[in-house]
Amino acid sequence: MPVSSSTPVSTVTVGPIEGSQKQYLTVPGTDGDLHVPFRRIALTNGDHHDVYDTSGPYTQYVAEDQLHDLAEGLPKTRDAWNKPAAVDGASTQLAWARAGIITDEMRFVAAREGFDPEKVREEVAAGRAVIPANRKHPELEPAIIGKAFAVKINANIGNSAVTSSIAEEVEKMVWATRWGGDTIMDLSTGKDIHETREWIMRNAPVPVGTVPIYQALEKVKGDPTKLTWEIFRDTVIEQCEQGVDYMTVHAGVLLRYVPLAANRVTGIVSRGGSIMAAWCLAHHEESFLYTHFRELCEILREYDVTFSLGDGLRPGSIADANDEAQFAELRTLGELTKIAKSYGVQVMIEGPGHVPMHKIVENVRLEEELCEEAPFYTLGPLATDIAPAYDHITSAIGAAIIAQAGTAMLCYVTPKEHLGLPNRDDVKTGVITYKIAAHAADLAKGHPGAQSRDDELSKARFEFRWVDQFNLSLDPDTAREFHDETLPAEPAKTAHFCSMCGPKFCSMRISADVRAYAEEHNLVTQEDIDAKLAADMAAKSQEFADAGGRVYIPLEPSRA
Ligand SMILES: C[C@H]1O[C@@H](n2cnc3c(N)ncnc32)[C@H](O)[C@@H]1O
Ligand SMILES: Cc1ncc(COP(=O)(O)O)c(N)n1
Ligand code: MET
Ligand code: SF4
Ligand SMILES: [Zn+2]
Repeated sequence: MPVSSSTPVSTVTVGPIEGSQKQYLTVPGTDGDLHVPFRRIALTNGDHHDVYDTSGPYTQYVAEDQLHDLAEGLPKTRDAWNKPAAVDGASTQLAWARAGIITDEMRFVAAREGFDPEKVREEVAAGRAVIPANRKHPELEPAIIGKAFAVKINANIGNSAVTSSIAEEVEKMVWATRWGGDTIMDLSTGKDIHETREWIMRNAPVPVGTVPIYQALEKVKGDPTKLTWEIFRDTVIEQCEQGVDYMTVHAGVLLRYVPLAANRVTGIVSRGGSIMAAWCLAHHEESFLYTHFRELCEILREYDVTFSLGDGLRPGSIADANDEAQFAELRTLGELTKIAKSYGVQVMIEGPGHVPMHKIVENVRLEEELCEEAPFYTLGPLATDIAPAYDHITSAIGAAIIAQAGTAMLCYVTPKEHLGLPNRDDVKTGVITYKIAAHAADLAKGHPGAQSRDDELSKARFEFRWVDQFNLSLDPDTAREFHDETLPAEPAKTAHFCSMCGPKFCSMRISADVRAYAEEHNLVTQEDIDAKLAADMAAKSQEFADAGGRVYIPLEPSRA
């Protein structure tokens, strides 16, 4: 184990999510069985509801002493899976898919999402979906990223020169995946970058992404002009060897695009983009990421690391959205996509940033047109700039819109965006916020099975099964806590109201009473009501006839 003998990581959060149990579906693989995780939410009416589960074995451990040795890492399950022979020199999911081979990774994600493995193979072969799975990340439970599948979310973690430790970052990874992070990126730029990543990798059940230029910059003591292709290349190989599943490479920031950002309100906000712009200008040379791109393809192909072609010129403000700098870079990413795929390397494309709502969909249409529908992976986008401290919300608005339009993975933004390094609480807020955006998009796209959870929760809500409402939610702990803030007593868990309206004004209770009355009086259907109306009319006319059939009834003389 290449991590240090001292153990900087004491513990991480374990145990099932409230009201649910981790389970595994057994499906046949090429050689042996595959165990596909899911989470079973038990309902108080005896039913249950199963949901996708990203949390790895951590939620399976019911007690803290069941936690594996973090220094050893998670079981290396995927080492036992079948690995097909290389096709045209490439041992990648893309190469195998194109050759008609359904890998164990494809079977696994198909079972995980309720799709046919052949459909998975087709999407991967077309480059419309990727399965980031470095052969050196055997702890991985593979996931598929593509617009035909459930929208995925990424949580960024990692230290900075200002704050955080290895222990905190490992816990952030576990915490992010507990709440539904489909992938994590280790964006560390502070101390012990290699060792931090090693601890994260060995304990990560989800695909891990990085931006290798950050560590390369650290190696040259933070001076971008001192970067070289060789330093970058060696850093990429070092990270491939550690098992990183996808890498952001800002190879579309070309020398001639740098001036395009000169008059922007916020210049270049991408770290990788600004680093490469600084290098290109200082050397007055084309970016080494661009000129050496084919060598990079050969390295990534060797490990089946997926490219995440970076948006180094993404807009960092509403004013800069959809400008020439941004779209010039996107055209270059389209060109690089074709090259990477010709090497059999899987590709996704990173997207903005800060974009007002009316300019969002154009981003997806252009990306699809220019990049052969490679999965789009966007940072938000933030739909307005005016709410620092609430940028998980400004960005989730954009994220929901861009996901509905076809974005495959949403990179979360936390409440700390533009203000500081997110802590564990911010990570959870970011993840839950992005699960909302992703799920809202799945619903709008008619993703099979997406709506059943809404329906189950709504039924529980209408039937005042409070515990089921909590447990079916994205964050059962907070839902319960909020309810119990005003009505903590046990009987309130079946009460037909909450403290919002109180017992007399609870509309759902009144509505249920209306329904019960209707049933009791046979007034459920329109026909029942028409029949009742007709009967009432008949009774009235009978009454009229009985009274002598007179239209004018003389008033009593005394009251005249
Ligand atoms: C590209 C995005 O990456 C995020 N970002 C950059 N570094 C970190 C980190 N160490 N932890 C969490 N998020 C980070 C910022 O939110 C930025 O917007
Ligand atoms: C969707 C997305 N885009 C970009 C980055 C990298 O950050 P940067 O470009 O600032 O180096 C990221 N982590 N996620
Ligand atoms: N907030 C910036 C953006 O919108 C990123 C800051 S950290 C590089 O992309
Ligand atoms: S988030 Fe902070 S450190 Fe990063 S670009 Fe913005 S101001 Fe600079
Ligand atoms: Zn920003």
